[in-house]
Amino acid sequence: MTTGDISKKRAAEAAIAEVTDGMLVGLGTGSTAAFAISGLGRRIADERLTITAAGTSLATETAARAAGIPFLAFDDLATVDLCIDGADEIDPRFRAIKGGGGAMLREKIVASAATRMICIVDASKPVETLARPLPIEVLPFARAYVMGAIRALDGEPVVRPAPSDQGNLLMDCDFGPIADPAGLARALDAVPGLLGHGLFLSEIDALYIGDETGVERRERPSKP
Ligand SMILES: O=C[C@H](O)[C@H](O)[C@H](O)COP(=O)(O)O
Repeated sequence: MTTGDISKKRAAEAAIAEVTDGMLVGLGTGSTAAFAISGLGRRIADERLTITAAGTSLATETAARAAGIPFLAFDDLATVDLCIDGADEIDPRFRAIKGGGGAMLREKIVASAATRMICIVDASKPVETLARPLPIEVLPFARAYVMGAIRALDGEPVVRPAPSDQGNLLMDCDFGPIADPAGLARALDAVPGLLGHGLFLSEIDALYIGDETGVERRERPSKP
């Protein structure tokens, strides 16, 4: 296992300690969330932990079922107790960019439905200013229109070769350092055909950062 994987696993293992009997857990997507899924599967087997889960991607559903986690379709659910998910970047105010794996549309729905959302990352993810290209999901019908809207916002969109789980287009939009994430999110939310983006500005309640030596846990400094 690489140092990065050890750090991700540490964060995930610390986060799943918050999961208790009877909880309905929203499972995130990506390599860090995968450690949470396998850890929860182990707790179900070892401790007879009784939970149910819903997922944020087809890959997560497959992994959860393989880990022996009782799994529900999210479309039948209005809330979940706890969501555990990774991030690509997160700033000191718990504003994050997600969607490196293209799952941010479902991830934001599940995170918004969660009573509590925990973000699990390795030490490479915390940043002072969000700056990596921002993933967006786009209705194929609106491809050229949305690309024009992104350029009008001083972003440069690049279309990914593979579609989202919903069959829509995924694009990574380079805006450089994002000085005003809330303003950018408002502008993106107003573009017809742009179905979702990876700016998570208010969803995350707690952050677990794993590194080579241990795990740091932070609670959200203040609600926006
Ligand atoms: O679409 C994917 C998700 O937003 C992931 O949670 C995010 O990309 C982080 O992934 P990883 O834990 O693999 O770095």
